[in-house]
Amino acid sequence: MPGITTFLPFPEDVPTHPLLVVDYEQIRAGKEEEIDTLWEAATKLGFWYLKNHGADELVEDMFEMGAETMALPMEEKMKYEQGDGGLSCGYKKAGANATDETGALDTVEFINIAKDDALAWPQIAHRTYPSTVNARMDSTIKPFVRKSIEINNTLLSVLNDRLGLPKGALAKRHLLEEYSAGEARCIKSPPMPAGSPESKAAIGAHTDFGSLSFLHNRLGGLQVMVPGTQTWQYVKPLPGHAICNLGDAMSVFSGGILKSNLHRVVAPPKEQAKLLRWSLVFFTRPGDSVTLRALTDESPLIAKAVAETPERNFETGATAREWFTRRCKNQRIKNRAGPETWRASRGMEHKPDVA
Ligand SMILES: O=C(O)CCC(=O)C(=O)O
Ligand SMILES: [Fe+2]
Repeated sequence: MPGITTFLPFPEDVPTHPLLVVDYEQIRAGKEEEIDTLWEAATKLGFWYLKNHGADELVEDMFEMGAETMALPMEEKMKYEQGDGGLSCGYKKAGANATDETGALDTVEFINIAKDDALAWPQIAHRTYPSTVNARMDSTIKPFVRKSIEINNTLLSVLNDRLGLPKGALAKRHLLEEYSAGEARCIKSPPMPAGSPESKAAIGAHTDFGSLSFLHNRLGGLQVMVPGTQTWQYVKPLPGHAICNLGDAMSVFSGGILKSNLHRVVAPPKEQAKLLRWSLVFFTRPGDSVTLRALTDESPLIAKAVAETPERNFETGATAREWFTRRCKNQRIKNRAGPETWRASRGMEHKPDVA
């Protein structure tokens, strides 16, 4: 498949931000040392590589589904556009979102498939999808969604225990049966035109809106803002390694102990910028009715963290669905009134207004 099989290695002379490597098999086996590594990654950067996750074949199938979908005529894709009301499932055309306060446009198109639609198939939970998605619901999407949920839930349950939460405290906020904004996303980024500034964002700086993201990259382009600085650095894709990152919900639940780090997508470095870039994510997000607040009454560790950072507000007053809808809606360019719309789309970033 063009773009996915075409490959140029990540250039050696471009600086990258190192991520810790977590071995999923070791986590599943309850190895304390591995759990220490996960904890360090989750509390310092909020990003880590995950190896031995066993999802590689499903990921390849999902990339094929994405390519088949993006190859449909634009008119067909637009029948399934996500719209401006704050729903994210469906198709998003390039340029539908702002990437910063000035209203610069994003350059990526993607297809989002709600976990609830994948699991309910052939019933419809939220919406319908293009024929290329329907054709792969049973063979590709459902198995990928199930596997991603299993992996993310395993990681969340380990974090649950390290946070000193009672067993199941995070699990009950991520019930399989409760509708949520959880979704699978396949993203296509066109090559950036020669001469574009290096910092031109394909996807603007953001923190993820939910709990835990399971991301698959082939080319560079993803950058993290190094905590405590205002420097962007590339994350280098490693074969066989997923990239995991925590979202706002986990930062809030944990009273800031866990990090939801700012990241963005720009052109892949050097020669890679000439290639089509594909990426794939599964987003675990809390159940729609879950209130986003620090779980201080369930963990002394979280209570202490909140007491020690009075300048931060972990009482969002929002449910997970409200938080998500606000963020989605205010990044849609059609809803833009001015810089305040961008600001209204912000989450738990360490530098909320960063462009
Ligand atoms: O494409 C990537 O590498 C990252 C995508 C991303 O951050 C997102 O969709 O939230
Ligand atoms: Fe993201």
